[in-house]
Amino acid sequence: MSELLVEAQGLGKAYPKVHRSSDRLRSLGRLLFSSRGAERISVLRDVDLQIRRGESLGLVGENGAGKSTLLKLITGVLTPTTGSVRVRGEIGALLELGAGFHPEYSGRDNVAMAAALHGLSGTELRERLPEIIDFADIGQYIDEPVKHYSSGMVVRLGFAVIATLKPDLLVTDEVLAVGDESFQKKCVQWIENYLAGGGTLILVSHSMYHIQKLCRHACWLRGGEIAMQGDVFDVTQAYLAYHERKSASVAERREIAQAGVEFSVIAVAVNDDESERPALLELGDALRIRARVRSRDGRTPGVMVGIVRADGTAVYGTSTEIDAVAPERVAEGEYLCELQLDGLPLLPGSYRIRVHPMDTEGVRIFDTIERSFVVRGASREFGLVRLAHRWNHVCANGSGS
Ligand SMILES: Nc1ncnc2c1ncn2[C@@H]1O[C@H](COP(=O)(O)OP(=O)(O)OP(=O)(O)O)[C@@H](O)[C@H]1O
Repeated sequence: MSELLVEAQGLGKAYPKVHRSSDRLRSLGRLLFSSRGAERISVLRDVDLQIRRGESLGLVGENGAGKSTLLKLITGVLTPTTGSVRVRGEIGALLELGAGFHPEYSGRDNVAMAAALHGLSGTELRERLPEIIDFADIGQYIDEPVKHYSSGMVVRLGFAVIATLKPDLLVTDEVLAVGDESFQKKCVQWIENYLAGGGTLILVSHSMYHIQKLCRHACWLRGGEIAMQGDVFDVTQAYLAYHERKSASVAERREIAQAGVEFSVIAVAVNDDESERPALLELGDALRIRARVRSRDGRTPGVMVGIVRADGTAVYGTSTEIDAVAPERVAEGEYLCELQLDGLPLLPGSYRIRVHPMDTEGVRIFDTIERSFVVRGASREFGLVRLAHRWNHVCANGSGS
């Protein structure tokens, strides 16, 4: 097994609780005069993490979940309040924008200082400077003070320095989001080569695309704690499914409450599972959505089923009325039907299923039940669905998947 580069155990960080200036005085007072110490707010708790040489870990989580704090503890910018973290090897860190650059000095001087800090000799720097300047690609700004740079330029310079130093461990916090499209591509390509050459990465990003593209493992931080850790697709898809559930519109729930109860959904099963856990499918699997519906006065209900992507894009919808069928009566006032979709062509991602009972005429909707499912897989195709396709007049080039 390869060498352990990062090992965090029971890692935690807490800050004194300070809301207003009066609190600040009170905290100071407590610090000075009380043995209890200041009241603290814990922003990271019980983090156990191991990263081996050659691994790539994506850190995901909502704003304020503690991702940057964890990176700062790993890189030694912050000291832990509890637990410990050990790091072996040279770290290249791109944390806060411009951290480590002196605003009054030119890009060129900053590069020289950064290189010296990382132990590069004057000769090595002279050799690598053209490469760094070329990677940053900021034109004559290289000789301007960094304080005149746009945020994109600062990131370009920071990444260029790191790229040339090729550290054992690369730690980056949302840097890809700052640069423009072509620089993002260049960075992604560089990171891919760096990983292929045995590099180790910790990447914080809100872009699941970048996380899935660059990382094999992921860790989801929620409220300062690890909510899930493991294979990148499992973690990112669970994270997206969590967001879907969170954003299920309040208006929709109100609509359900206000609707009459002539027809209501008793239960929905997705691939025979009635629980609310997201169903896990592989691209091309079958999807079966079974609904049991109660009819107050015994009339036959209709059932509508819709599928939407995590971002709300409609994928497909149909109803018993559209397909000229009716649910089967299974008991007094109880009906059952199942919609089966064979060989689901949806690309990997998170989706929601909406099931609505309707009146027999297919005019009024009475209830809404949501379930989610995740299509897993590492396909690099993009869009919503896999369209049957083939390439003509081509030959294999041996790369890609
Ligand atoms: N110096 C500090 N003093 C007090 N609280 C802090 C301090 N630094 C960070 N925090 C708090 O710690 C929590 C975690 O912040 P952190 O920056 O690690 O989150 P994050 O997951 O990186 O968020 P984002 O996605 O918005 O960058 C937040 O609630 C933040 O307000």
